[in-house]
Amino acid sequence: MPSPKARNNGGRSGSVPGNNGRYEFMSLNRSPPPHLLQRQGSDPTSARLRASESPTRRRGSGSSNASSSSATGAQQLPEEDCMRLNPSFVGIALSSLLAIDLWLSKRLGVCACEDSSWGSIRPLMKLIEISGHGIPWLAGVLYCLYKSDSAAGQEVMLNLLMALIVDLVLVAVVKAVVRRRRPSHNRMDMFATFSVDRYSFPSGHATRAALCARFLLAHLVLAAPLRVLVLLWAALVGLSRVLLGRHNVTDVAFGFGMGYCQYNLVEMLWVSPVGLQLMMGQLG
Ligand SMILES: CC(C)=CCC/C(C)=C/COP(=O)(O)O
Repeated sequence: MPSPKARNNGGRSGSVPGNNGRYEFMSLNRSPPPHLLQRQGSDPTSARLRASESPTRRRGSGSSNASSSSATGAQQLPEEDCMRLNPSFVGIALSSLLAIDLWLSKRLGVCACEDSSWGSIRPLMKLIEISGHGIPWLAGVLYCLYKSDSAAGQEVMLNLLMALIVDLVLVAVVKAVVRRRRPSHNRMDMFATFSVDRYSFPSGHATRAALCARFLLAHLVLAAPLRVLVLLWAALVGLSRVLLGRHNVTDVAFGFGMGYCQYNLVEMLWVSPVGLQLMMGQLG
């Protein structure tokens, strides 16, 4: 018996049961003979035939199919009956990334509860979580703004307050749009959360950590060790989100990127001392 490739002029080949039950070699690029066509069922052969009839292949070989179907009188399966066995490369890549994300996040959720493998460090991670929470930052900035007796200090604190508010609003909008559930292993015992905080993407702590770290490094004169400490704190906040099981790795990664970019927005919307006096005058 000639090899499948020789019989089919180099086209893709496969073996299908003929009407006498014997397997026949045929090209999957041509429409199968009528007795082989059947409605969608569990038969893998018919599924594979439909694979060769996939829309992209049909579009590419439409003329040959049309001529072959008219020649053999074979019925063209309607598109909705064809299984899409050729998802796009991007779809496959995104699905793979999501699977890796969920698997890695599950593996890294080592202190999601007290009896997890690293449950003993959960209190420390909760402390880091609080250090990145919106409420302590808002309260701290308002206190510094109130206690500041220099125009420069007030200018910096007012713009940091505006940055925190912009961050909260943008994160809330993205969370509300994406509505990604938090990891299944998360135990939601975070304090002072609001409606959208039940969603996972992006991590509000990560956006705030990146935004505040960039802001402090740009507007405070800090010695080198303190600058390293600020970066270490931001990294630990992001890491704690995954270790506590609050977020997937992609939630935190995107949060860091979003917070970093949010600082550019704060620089564009920077309130100068003149603008500050005008604002204070209007408030006064
Ligand atoms: C209520 C205020 C002022 C801030 C909410 C802070 C918070 C709970 C954010 C959620 O962070 P993750 O998205 O990282 O869990």
